[in-house]
Amino acid sequence: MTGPRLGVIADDLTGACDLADAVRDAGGRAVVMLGVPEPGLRLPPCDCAVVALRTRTAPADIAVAESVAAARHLLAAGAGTLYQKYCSTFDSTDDGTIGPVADALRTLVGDGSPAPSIGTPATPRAGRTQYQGHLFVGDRLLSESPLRHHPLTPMHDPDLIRVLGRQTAHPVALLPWAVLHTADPARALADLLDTGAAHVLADALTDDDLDRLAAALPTDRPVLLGGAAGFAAALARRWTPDRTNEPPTHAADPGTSRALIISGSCSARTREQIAHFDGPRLDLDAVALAEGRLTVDDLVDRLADHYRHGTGPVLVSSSADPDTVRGTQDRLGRDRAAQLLERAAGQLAARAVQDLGVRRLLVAGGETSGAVVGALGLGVLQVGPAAAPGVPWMIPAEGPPIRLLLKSGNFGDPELFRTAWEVCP
Ligand SMILES: Nc1ncnc2c1ncn2[C@@H]1O[C@H](COP(=O)(O)OP(=O)(O)O)[C@@H](O)[C@H]1O
Ligand SMILES: O=C(O)[C@@H](O)C(=O)COP(=O)(O)O
Repeated sequence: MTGPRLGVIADDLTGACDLADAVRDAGGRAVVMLGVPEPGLRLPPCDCAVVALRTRTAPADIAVAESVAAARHLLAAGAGTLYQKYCSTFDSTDDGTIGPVADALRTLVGDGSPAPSIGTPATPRAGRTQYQGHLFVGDRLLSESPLRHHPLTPMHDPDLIRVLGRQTAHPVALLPWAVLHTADPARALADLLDTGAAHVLADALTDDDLDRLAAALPTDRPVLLGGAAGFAAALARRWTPDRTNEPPTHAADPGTSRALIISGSCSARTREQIAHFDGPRLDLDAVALAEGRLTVDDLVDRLADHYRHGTGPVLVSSSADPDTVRGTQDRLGRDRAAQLLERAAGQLAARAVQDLGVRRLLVAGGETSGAVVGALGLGVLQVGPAAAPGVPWMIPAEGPPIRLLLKSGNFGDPELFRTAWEVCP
Protein backbone atom coordinates (compact mmCIF):
# COMPACT_ATOMS: atom_id res chain seq x y z
CA MET A 1 0.00 0.00 0.00
CA THR A 2 1.31 3.46 -0.83
CA GLY A 3 1.06 6.18 1.76
CA PRO A 4 -0.64 9.56 1.56
CA ARG A 5 0.97 12.13 -0.72
CA LEU A 6 0.68 14.74 2.01
CA GLY A 7 1.08 14.17 5.74
CA VAL A 8 -0.23 17.17 7.65
CA ILE A 9 0.51 18.15 11.23
CA ALA A 10 -2.22 20.60 12.22
CA ASP A 11 -1.91 22.74 15.34
CA ASP A 12 -5.64 22.68 16.02
CA LEU A 13 -8.69 20.66 15.13
CA THR A 14 -10.85 23.19 13.31
CA GLY A 15 -7.80 24.01 11.21
CA ALA A 16 -7.38 20.31 10.41
CA CYS A 17 -11.02 20.09 9.25
CA ASP A 18 -10.63 23.29 7.22
CA LEU A 19 -7.60 21.90 5.42
CA ALA A 20 -9.26 18.51 4.85
CA ASP A 21 -12.28 20.29 3.34
CA ALA A 22 -10.08 22.37 1.03
CA VAL A 23 -8.15 19.30 -0.14
CA ARG A 24 -11.42 17.44 -0.76
CA ASP A 25 -12.76 20.41 -2.76
CA ALA A 26 -9.56 20.30 -4.82
CA GLY A 27 -10.21 16.64 -5.67
CA GLY A 28 -8.11 14.89 -3.02
CA ARG A 29 -9.22 12.43 -0.33
CA ALA A 30 -8.43 13.57 3.18
CA VAL A 31 -8.90 12.06 6.62
CA VAL A 32 -8.34 13.63 10.02
CA MET A 33 -6.77 11.73 12.90
CA LEU A 34 -7.33 13.09 16.38
CA GLY A 35 -4.14 13.44 18.38
CA VAL A 36 -0.84 11.63 17.90
CA PRO A 37 -1.96 8.31 16.41
CA GLU A 38 -1.48 5.04 18.31
CA PRO A 39 1.47 3.13 16.80
CA GLY A 40 -0.65 0.47 15.06
CA LEU A 41 -3.38 2.78 13.73
CA ARG A 42 -4.16 1.92 10.13
CA LEU A 43 -4.93 4.83 7.88
CA PRO A 44 -7.97 4.66 5.63
CA PRO A 45 -6.88 5.08 1.98
CA CYS A 46 -6.30 8.78 1.39
CA ASP A 47 -4.21 11.33 -0.45
CA CYS A 48 -3.87 13.55 2.57
CA ALA A 49 -3.64 12.39 6.19
CA VAL A 50 -4.07 15.15 8.74
CA VAL A 51 -3.07 14.71 12.38
CA ALA A 52 -5.03 17.21 14.44
CA LEU A 53 -3.11 18.30 17.54
CA ARG A 54 -3.90 20.91 20.20
CA THR A 55 -0.56 22.64 20.13
CA ARG A 56 -1.34 26.18 19.02
CA THR A 57 -1.13 27.59 22.51
CA ALA A 58 0.83 24.79 24.16
CA PRO A 59 4.32 25.40 25.58
CA ALA A 60 6.78 25.18 22.69
CA ASP A 61 8.56 22.05 24.00
CA ILE A 62 5.28 20.13 24.16
CA ALA A 63 4.19 21.39 20.75
CA VAL A 64 7.52 20.28 19.29
CA ALA A 65 7.42 16.83 20.91
CA GLU A 66 3.85 16.12 19.75
CA SER A 67 4.45 17.48 16.26
CA VAL A 68 7.56 15.36 15.84
CA ALA A 69 5.71 12.26 17.07
CA ALA A 70 2.87 12.95 14.62
CA ALA A 71 5.32 13.55 11.79
CA ARG A 72 7.18 10.31 12.50
CA HIS A 73 3.88 8.44 12.34
CA LEU A 74 3.01 10.06 9.02
CA LEU A 75 6.44 9.32 7.56
CA ALA A 76 6.21 5.70 8.76
CA ALA A 77 2.81 5.48 7.03
CA GLY A 78 4.56 6.48 3.80
CA ALA A 79 3.65 10.18 3.61
CA GLY A 80 5.40 11.74 0.62
CA THR A 81 5.69 15.29 1.93
CA LEU A 82 5.14 16.84 5.35
CA TYR A 83 2.96 19.95 5.76
CA GLN A 84 2.80 22.07 8.89
CA LYS A 85 -0.74 23.47 9.16
CA TYR A 86 -1.00 26.68 11.12
CA CYS A 87 -3.74 29.27 11.19
CA SER A 88 -4.47 31.47 8.17
CA THR A 89 -4.19 34.34 10.64
CA PHE A 90 -0.82 33.02 11.90
CA ASP A 91 -2.20 32.72 15.45
CA SER A 92 0.76 32.31 17.81
CA THR A 93 2.64 34.03 20.60
CA ASP A 94 6.21 35.37 20.35
CA ASP A 95 7.60 32.29 22.07
CA GLY A 96 4.91 30.55 20.04
CA THR A 97 4.94 27.28 18.28
CA ILE A 98 5.08 27.94 14.54
CA GLY A 99 8.83 28.61 14.45
CA PRO A 100 9.98 25.94 16.94
CA VAL A 101 7.76 23.28 15.35
CA ALA A 102 8.95 24.19 11.86
CA ASP A 103 12.58 23.95 12.96
CA ALA A 104 12.02 20.51 14.51
CA LEU A 105 10.18 19.21 11.43
CA ARG A 106 12.86 20.62 9.11
CA THR A 107 15.38 18.42 10.87
CA LEU A 108 13.15 15.39 10.46
CA VAL A 109 12.77 15.73 6.69
CA GLY A 110 16.25 17.09 6.01
CA ASP A 111 18.83 15.12 4.14
CA GLY A 112 21.78 15.46 6.55
CA SER A 113 21.08 19.13 7.22
CA PRO A 114 17.65 20.57 8.01
CA ALA A 115 15.39 21.06 5.00
CA PRO A 116 14.04 24.56 4.32
CA SER A 117 10.42 25.31 5.12
CA ILE A 118 8.34 26.95 2.39
CA GLY A 119 4.81 28.15 2.83
CA THR A 120 2.23 30.84 3.24
CA PRO A 121 -0.88 31.32 5.37
CA ALA A 122 -2.65 32.96 2.40
CA THR A 123 -6.08 31.39 1.90
CA PRO A 124 -8.01 33.54 -0.56
CA ARG A 125 -11.32 31.73 -0.07
CA ALA A 126 -11.23 32.83 3.58
CA GLY A 127 -10.08 36.36 2.68
CA ARG A 128 -6.52 35.83 3.92
CA THR A 129 -3.85 37.28 1.64
CA GLN A 130 -0.16 38.03 2.09
CA TYR A 131 1.55 40.96 0.36
CA GLN A 132 5.10 42.25 1.01
CA GLY A 133 5.15 39.81 3.90
CA HIS A 134 2.12 41.46 5.50
CA LEU A 135 -0.98 39.44 6.28
CA PHE A 136 -4.42 40.81 5.47
CA VAL A 137 -7.77 39.61 6.81
CA GLY A 138 -10.23 40.81 4.19
CA ASP A 139 -9.34 44.45 3.60
CA ARG A 140 -7.64 44.94 7.00
CA LEU A 141 -4.10 44.32 8.11
CA LEU A 142 -4.00 41.39 10.57
CA SER A 143 -3.21 43.79 13.43
CA GLU A 144 -6.30 45.89 12.65
CA SER A 145 -8.60 42.89 12.27
CA PRO A 146 -10.65 41.34 15.11
CA LEU A 147 -7.72 38.94 15.62
CA ARG A 148 -6.06 41.65 17.72
CA HIS A 149 -8.61 40.73 20.42
CA HIS A 150 -8.16 36.93 20.36
CA PRO A 151 -8.44 35.64 23.96
CA LEU A 152 -5.33 33.43 23.70
CA THR A 153 -3.27 34.63 20.73
CA PRO A 154 -3.92 38.33 20.12
CA MET A 155 -2.16 39.30 16.87
CA HIS A 156 -0.62 42.78 16.94
CA ASP A 157 2.05 42.57 14.22
CA PRO A 158 1.01 42.04 10.56
CA ASP A 159 4.62 41.62 9.29
CA LEU A 160 5.00 37.84 9.20
CA ILE A 161 8.71 37.92 8.44
CA ARG A 162 9.13 39.76 11.73
CA VAL A 163 6.63 37.53 13.58
CA LEU A 164 8.27 34.30 12.48
CA GLY A 165 11.71 35.91 12.97
CA ARG A 166 10.89 36.21 16.69
CA GLN A 167 10.12 32.48 16.85
CA THR A 168 13.24 31.04 15.21
CA ALA A 169 16.99 31.63 15.26
CA HIS A 170 17.21 30.77 11.56
CA PRO A 171 16.90 33.16 8.61
CA VAL A 172 13.37 33.96 7.44
CA ALA A 173 12.98 35.23 3.88
CA LEU A 174 10.15 36.63 1.81
CA LEU A 175 9.23 35.40 -1.66
CA PRO A 176 7.56 38.59 -2.87
CA TRP A 177 4.48 38.61 -5.11
CA ALA A 178 6.43 40.35 -7.91
CA VAL A 179 9.04 37.57 -7.87
CA LEU A 180 6.34 34.90 -7.94
CA HIS A 181 5.19 36.58 -11.15
CA THR A 182 8.55 36.58 -12.93
CA ALA A 183 9.13 34.18 -15.82
CA ASP A 184 10.95 31.63 -13.64
CA PRO A 185 9.73 31.70 -10.02
CA ALA A 186 11.21 28.22 -9.43
CA ARG A 187 14.69 29.62 -10.17
CA ALA A 188 14.03 32.62 -7.91
CA LEU A 189 12.91 30.35 -5.08
CA ALA A 190 15.93 28.07 -5.54
CA ASP A 191 18.22 31.15 -5.44
CA LEU A 192 16.59 32.26 -2.21
CA LEU A 193 17.22 28.84 -0.68
CA ASP A 194 20.81 28.84 -1.95
CA THR A 195 21.46 32.10 -0.09
CA GLY A 196 20.68 30.25 3.14
CA ALA A 197 17.00 31.00 3.77
CA ALA A 198 15.74 28.45 6.28
CA HIS A 199 12.12 29.62 6.17
CA VAL A 200 10.46 31.14 3.11
CA LEU A 201 7.09 32.84 3.43
CA ALA A 202 5.52 33.53 0.05
CA ASP A 203 3.16 36.34 -0.86
CA ALA A 204 -0.10 35.21 -2.46
CA LEU A 205 -3.27 37.11 -3.27
CA THR A 206 -5.20 34.55 -5.29
CA ASP A 207 -5.46 30.80 -5.80
CA ASP A 208 -3.54 31.32 -9.03
CA ASP A 209 -0.64 32.71 -6.95
CA LEU A 210 -0.78 29.62 -4.74
CA ASP A 211 -0.76 27.40 -7.85
CA ARG A 212 2.34 29.27 -9.04
CA LEU A 213 4.02 28.66 -5.71
CA ALA A 214 3.12 24.96 -5.79
CA ALA A 215 4.55 24.69 -9.32
CA ALA A 216 7.76 26.49 -8.28
CA LEU A 217 8.66 24.14 -5.41
CA PRO A 218 12.09 22.51 -5.67
CA THR A 219 12.19 18.90 -6.79
CA ASP A 220 15.93 18.39 -6.18
CA ARG A 221 15.90 18.64 -2.37
CA PRO A 222 13.61 17.77 0.51
CA VAL A 223 11.41 20.57 1.79
CA LEU A 224 8.97 21.07 4.61
CA LEU A 225 5.79 22.74 3.43
CA GLY A 226 3.60 24.87 5.62
CA GLY A 227 0.65 27.18 5.74
CA ALA A 228 -3.10 27.08 6.00
CA ALA A 229 -5.80 25.47 3.86
CA GLY A 230 -5.13 27.58 0.76
CA PHE A 231 -1.65 26.31 -0.07
CA ALA A 232 -2.61 22.70 0.74
CA ALA A 233 -5.47 22.97 -1.77
CA ALA A 234 -3.03 24.27 -4.39
CA LEU A 235 -0.87 21.17 -3.82
CA ALA A 236 -3.94 18.94 -4.13
CA ARG A 237 -4.94 20.56 -7.41
CA ARG A 238 -1.75 19.11 -8.89
CA TRP A 239 -2.71 15.52 -8.02
CA THR A 240 -4.50 13.13 -10.33
CA PRO A 241 -7.65 12.04 -8.53
CA ASP A 242 -7.71 8.33 -7.69
CA ARG A 243 -11.18 7.25 -6.71
CA THR A 244 -10.44 3.55 -6.11
CA ASN A 245 -10.76 2.47 -2.49
CA GLU A 246 -13.13 5.31 -1.64
CA PRO A 247 -13.54 5.19 2.15
CA PRO A 248 -16.97 3.93 3.27
CA THR A 249 -19.28 6.36 4.99
CA HIS A 250 -20.18 5.21 8.48
CA ALA A 251 -23.95 4.59 8.35
CA ALA A 252 -26.13 6.59 10.70
CA ASP A 253 -29.28 8.61 10.45
CA PRO A 254 -28.81 11.56 12.70
CA GLY A 255 -30.92 13.82 10.44
CA THR A 256 -33.74 14.33 12.93
CA SER A 257 -31.86 13.56 16.13
CA ARG A 258 -31.11 15.94 18.99
CA ALA A 259 -28.79 18.78 18.10
CA LEU A 260 -26.45 20.79 20.31
CA ILE A 261 -24.21 23.81 19.72
CA ILE A 262 -21.31 24.41 22.08
CA SER A 263 -19.55 27.71 21.55
CA GLY A 264 -16.32 28.77 23.25
CA SER A 265 -15.15 30.98 20.42
CA CYS A 266 -15.19 34.69 21.18
CA SER A 267 -14.46 35.78 17.62
CA ALA A 268 -16.49 38.57 16.06
CA ARG A 269 -17.96 36.12 13.54
CA THR A 270 -19.05 33.59 16.16
CA ARG A 271 -20.71 36.34 18.18
CA GLU A 272 -22.60 37.40 15.04
CA GLN A 273 -23.72 33.79 14.52
CA ILE A 274 -24.95 33.66 18.10
CA ALA A 275 -26.84 36.94 17.62
CA HIS A 276 -28.61 35.41 14.59
CA PHE A 277 -29.48 32.18 16.43
CA ASP A 278 -33.06 32.22 17.66
CA GLY A 279 -33.19 28.89 19.56
CA PRO A 280 -32.76 28.27 23.31
CA ARG A 281 -29.47 29.33 24.90
CA LEU A 282 -27.68 28.34 28.11
CA ASP A 283 -24.72 30.31 29.45
CA LEU A 284 -21.41 28.68 30.25
CA ASP A 285 -19.87 31.07 32.76
CA ALA A 286 -16.25 30.55 33.82
CA VAL A 287 -16.61 32.45 37.10
CA ALA A 288 -19.76 30.50 38.05
CA LEU A 289 -17.92 27.25 37.24
CA ALA A 290 -14.94 28.33 39.34
CA GLU A 291 -17.17 29.21 42.29
CA GLY A 292 -19.23 26.03 42.01
CA ARG A 293 -22.43 27.97 41.25
CA LEU A 294 -22.66 26.14 37.92
CA THR A 295 -21.89 22.48 37.22
CA VAL A 296 -22.03 20.25 34.17
CA ASP A 297 -24.85 18.32 35.89
CA ASP A 298 -26.91 21.56 35.99
CA LEU A 299 -26.35 22.08 32.30
CA VAL A 300 -27.26 18.48 31.46
CA ASP A 301 -30.52 18.84 33.44
CA ARG A 302 -31.40 22.08 31.67
CA LEU A 303 -30.58 20.56 28.30
CA ALA A 304 -32.79 17.57 29.08
CA ASP A 305 -35.65 20.02 29.83
CA HIS A 306 -35.22 21.64 26.43
CA TYR A 307 -35.15 18.30 24.60
CA ARG A 308 -38.49 17.36 26.18
CA HIS A 309 -39.98 19.98 23.84
CA GLY A 310 -38.03 19.19 20.66
CA THR A 311 -34.73 18.15 19.15
CA GLY A 312 -33.08 21.57 19.35
CA PRO A 313 -30.59 22.83 18.40
CA VAL A 314 -29.83 24.22 21.85
CA LEU A 315 -26.88 26.60 22.22
CA VAL A 316 -24.52 26.42 25.21
CA SER A 317 -22.11 29.31 25.03
CA SER A 318 -19.39 31.17 26.89
CA SER A 319 -18.71 33.46 23.93
CA ALA A 320 -18.35 37.05 25.00
CA ASP A 321 -17.06 40.43 23.80
CA PRO A 322 -13.41 41.43 24.40
CA ASP A 323 -14.13 43.54 27.52
CA THR A 324 -16.10 40.73 29.19
CA VAL A 325 -13.40 38.20 28.32
CA ARG A 326 -10.76 40.51 29.79
CA GLY A 327 -12.80 40.89 32.97
CA THR A 328 -13.06 37.10 33.36
CA GLN A 329 -9.36 36.64 32.63
CA ASP A 330 -8.44 39.32 35.20
CA ARG A 331 -10.44 37.44 37.85
CA LEU A 332 -9.41 33.88 37.06
CA GLY A 333 -6.26 34.14 34.95
CA ARG A 334 -6.33 33.55 31.20
CA ASP A 335 -5.34 29.89 31.29
CA ARG A 336 -7.55 28.92 34.22
CA ALA A 337 -10.59 30.52 32.57
CA ALA A 338 -9.86 28.65 29.34
CA GLN A 339 -9.26 25.34 31.17
CA LEU A 340 -12.49 25.59 33.15
CA LEU A 341 -14.53 26.38 30.06
CA GLU A 342 -12.88 23.77 27.85
CA ARG A 343 -13.19 21.02 30.45
CA ALA A 344 -16.87 21.85 30.96
CA ALA A 345 -17.45 21.91 27.18
CA GLY A 346 -15.87 18.45 26.82
CA GLN A 347 -17.76 16.92 29.74
CA LEU A 348 -21.02 18.42 28.56
CA ALA A 349 -20.56 17.05 25.03
CA ALA A 350 -19.78 13.57 26.35
CA ARG A 351 -22.84 13.57 28.64
CA ALA A 352 -25.05 14.97 25.87
CA VAL A 353 -24.06 12.14 23.52
CA GLN A 354 -24.14 9.34 26.12
CA ASP A 355 -27.07 10.35 28.30
CA LEU A 356 -29.25 12.61 26.16
CA GLY A 357 -28.90 10.97 22.74
CA VAL A 358 -27.46 14.05 21.02
CA ARG A 359 -26.25 13.01 17.56
CA ARG A 360 -25.58 16.34 15.85
CA LEU A 361 -22.97 18.51 17.47
CA LEU A 362 -21.78 21.91 16.25
CA VAL A 363 -18.75 23.23 18.14
CA ALA A 364 -17.46 26.78 17.63
CA GLY A 365 -13.80 27.40 18.37
CA GLY A 366 -10.59 25.48 17.71
CA GLU A 367 -9.53 24.95 21.31
CA THR A 368 -13.10 24.25 22.30
CA SER A 369 -13.47 21.67 19.51
CA GLY A 370 -10.26 19.98 20.61
CA ALA A 371 -11.62 19.68 24.15
CA VAL A 372 -14.91 18.24 22.89
CA VAL A 373 -13.52 15.54 20.60
CA GLY A 374 -10.95 14.66 23.27
CA ALA A 375 -13.77 14.03 25.74
CA LEU A 376 -15.70 12.01 23.14
CA GLY A 377 -12.66 9.75 22.65
CA LEU A 378 -12.83 9.75 18.85
CA GLY A 379 -9.99 8.52 16.59
CA VAL A 380 -10.40 9.12 12.85
CA LEU A 381 -12.82 11.52 11.17
CA GLN A 382 -13.90 11.45 7.54
CA VAL A 383 -14.92 14.58 5.68
CA GLY A 384 -18.61 15.07 4.89
CA PRO A 385 -20.52 17.89 3.18
CA ALA A 386 -19.49 21.43 4.08
CA ALA A 387 -21.91 23.83 5.76
CA ALA A 388 -19.60 26.71 4.76
CA PRO A 389 -16.14 26.95 3.15
CA GLY A 390 -13.71 25.33 5.58
CA VAL A 391 -16.49 23.99 7.82
CA PRO A 392 -17.32 20.40 6.80
CA TRP A 393 -19.51 18.00 8.74
CA MET A 394 -17.14 15.34 10.06
CA ILE A 395 -18.05 11.67 10.35
CA PRO A 396 -16.29 9.48 12.94
CA ALA A 397 -14.91 6.34 11.29
CA GLU A 398 -15.75 4.40 14.48
CA GLY A 399 -17.52 5.07 17.74
CA PRO A 400 -20.86 6.74 18.36
CA PRO A 401 -22.95 7.45 15.21
CA ILE A 402 -22.66 11.21 15.54
CA ARG A 403 -21.97 14.08 13.17
CA LEU A 404 -19.66 16.91 14.16
CA LEU A 405 -19.32 20.38 12.71
CA LEU A 406 -16.12 21.85 14.13
CA LYS A 407 -16.10 25.51 13.27
CA SER A 408 -13.16 27.85 13.31
CA GLY A 409 -14.11 30.98 15.20
CA ASN A 410 -13.78 33.13 12.10
CA PHE A 411 -15.61 30.96 9.61
CA GLY A 412 -19.17 30.56 8.36
CA ASP A 413 -21.75 33.20 7.50
CA PRO A 414 -23.84 34.87 10.21
CA GLU A 415 -26.74 32.43 9.71
CA LEU A 416 -24.59 29.31 10.13
CA PHE A 417 -26.04 28.20 13.48
CA ARG A 418 -29.48 28.06 11.86
CA THR A 419 -28.54 26.70 8.43
CA ALA A 420 -25.71 24.21 9.08
CA TRP A 421 -28.21 21.41 9.87
CA GLU A 422 -29.60 21.43 6.33
CA VAL A 423 -26.50 19.68 4.95
CA CYS A 424 -25.84 17.36 7.89
CA PRO A 425 -25.22 13.94 6.28
N1 LIG B 1 -16.09 34.28 28.32
C1 LIG B 1 -14.83 33.84 28.23
N2 LIG B 1 -13.87 34.34 29.02
C2 LIG B 1 -12.58 33.92 28.93
N3 LIG B 1 -12.16 32.99 28.06
C3 LIG B 1 -13.10 32.45 27.24
C4 LIG B 1 -14.46 32.84 27.30
N4 LIG B 1 -15.14 32.12 26.38
C5 LIG B 1 -14.27 31.31 25.79
N5 LIG B 1 -13.03 31.50 26.31
C6 LIG B 1 -11.81 30.77 25.91
O1 LIG B 1 -11.28 31.42 24.75
C7 LIG B 1 -10.68 30.44 23.91
C8 LIG B 1 -11.27 30.58 22.52
O2 LIG B 1 -10.47 29.83 21.64
P1 LIG B 1 -11.09 28.87 20.55
O3 LIG B 1 -12.03 27.88 21.16
O4 LIG B 1 -9.91 28.32 19.81
O5 LIG B 1 -11.92 29.85 19.61
P2 LIG B 1 -11.47 30.49 18.20
O6 LIG B 1 -11.67 29.45 17.16
O7 LIG B 1 -12.38 31.67 18.03
O8 LIG B 1 -10.02 30.86 18.33
C9 LIG B 1 -10.96 29.09 24.53
O9 LIG B 1 -9.84 28.66 25.27
C10 LIG B 1 -12.14 29.38 25.45
O10 LIG B 1 -12.24 28.46 26.53
O1 LIG C 1 -6.51 28.57 8.94
C1 LIG C 1 -7.54 28.90 9.51
O2 LIG C 1 -7.96 30.08 9.60
C2 LIG C 1 -8.33 27.84 10.22
O3 LIG C 1 -8.13 26.61 9.60
C3 LIG C 1 -7.89 27.71 11.64
O4 LIG C 1 -6.79 27.30 11.92
C4 LIG C 1 -8.88 28.07 12.61
O5 LIG C 1 -8.45 28.17 13.96
P1 LIG C 1 -9.50 28.71 15.05
O6 LIG C 1 -9.95 30.09 14.62
O7 LIG C 1 -8.78 28.73 16.36
O8 LIG C 1 -10.65 27.76 15.08
